[in-house]
Amino acid sequence: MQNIAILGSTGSVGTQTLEVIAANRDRFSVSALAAYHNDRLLEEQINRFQPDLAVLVDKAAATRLIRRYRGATNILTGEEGLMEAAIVPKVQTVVTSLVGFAGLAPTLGAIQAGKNIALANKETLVAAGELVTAAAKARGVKILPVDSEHSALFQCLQGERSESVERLILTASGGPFRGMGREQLKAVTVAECLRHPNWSMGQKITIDSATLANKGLEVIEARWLYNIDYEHIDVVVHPQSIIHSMVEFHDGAVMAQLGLPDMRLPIQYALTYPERVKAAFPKLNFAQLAALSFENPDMMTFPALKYAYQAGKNGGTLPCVFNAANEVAVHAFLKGNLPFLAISELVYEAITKHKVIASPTLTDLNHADAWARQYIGEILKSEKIFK
Ligand SMILES: NC(=O)C1=CN([C@@H]2O[C@H](COP(=O)(O)OP(=O)(O)OC[C@H]3O[C@@H](n4cnc5c(N)ncnc54)[C@H](OP(=O)(O)O)[C@@H]3O)[C@@H](O)[C@H]2O)C=CC1
Ligand SMILES: CC(=O)[C@@H](O)[C@H](O)COP(=O)(O)O
Ligand SMILES: [Mn+2]
Repeated sequence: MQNIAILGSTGSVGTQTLEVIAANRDRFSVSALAAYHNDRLLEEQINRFQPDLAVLVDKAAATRLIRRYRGATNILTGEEGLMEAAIVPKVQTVVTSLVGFAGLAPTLGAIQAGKNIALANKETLVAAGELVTAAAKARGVKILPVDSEHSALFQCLQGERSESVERLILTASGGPFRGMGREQLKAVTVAECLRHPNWSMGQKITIDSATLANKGLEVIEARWLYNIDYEHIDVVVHPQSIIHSMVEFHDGAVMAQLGLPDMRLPIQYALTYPERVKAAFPKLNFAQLAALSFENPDMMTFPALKYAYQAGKNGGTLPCVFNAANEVAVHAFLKGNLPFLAISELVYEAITKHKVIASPTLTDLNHADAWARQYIGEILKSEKIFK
């Protein structure tokens, strides 16, 4: 029996992880669940999966739950509570399905406590890839990719030598605004942005898909997961999201992983690896596929991808700043306080103003994250152009 902790259990990846667990009760047991403030859904999950520990980071939400709840699960709150959920002694695998830089501290805590990580929270590797992969190596734990592209790459790389790899090819859907020009993008709404063509996901990643920042974050995530330089990581737009990514080898062979756009497959593979377990979810039917098409990403119209390469290649604290500025800008856009195109402009502003620290410590990264949040926060307060 594999004991699992899920950080971010009430979100899109978190709830699908619980679906996979529910379909494989003979293999998995849930020991800890953590979320931010959704006390009603967390309570349902506690009643269904009976974890030893449940956490709501938000104190008011935790108080509401503690007042109602009469069962045996221990309920904690705050970031200390989140850290407790990351290090429960009997847990072997921690699923990091919370969103944003908030995932870094508990992921590092889990690694230091010897847990394998099923990593959905890409922001952790973007902000602190060098530190996190080094910590995992030193502690002898695995970082298993949940992100669909990285799971695809992982599957294509099984049994292959890293020296044989020519390049990684990440596929991108192109998002809801693929093919549009900057003039059209000036007036797009939050609702339009949240209509991803293929995937149903949380709000932050859905906006990132629309700006192509998601693909930029994924390029940096791939650099750390597969220890490969940026010159050998490409992006191709594939609007159907059936090929989840590809690996080209020196001899010209290209391996691809295909499947429906359904996160339950990569989640399940991360939890059962190296075994493959029968799917309790729909499978690909080739007869129903009209066509698979490909095009280059439009980095003039969607420059966030270009900025991510720039941040990644410069390295040090810069990817962390890219991520933090993007998080703040996406939050402002979702609140209706920023036009769509300004998200990438603010990211550019932050990465060009930041004074990079090479080989950063955790303290350096926390400072860089805080600097970018404050810097972009000040711009958002002061510049009428963004209101
Ligand atoms: N959705 C997807 O298909 C994919 C997602 N990912 C990545 O997975 C991560 C999660 O994405 P997704 O599931 O879409 O996000 P959601 O917004 O749907 O869910 C986020 C989850 O994290 C919790 N949470 C948010 N902030 C905090 C915090 N500070 N501390 C603790 N818990 C917190 C939320 O709790 P509450 O509900 O209480 O607010 C919720 O459970 C992201 O990094 C994303 O990029 C990667 C590939 C695919
Ligand atoms: C499901 C998943 O892994 C997402 O990251 C998804 O790939 C987003 O799609 P695009 O960023 O390609 O639009
Ligand atoms: Mn992805």
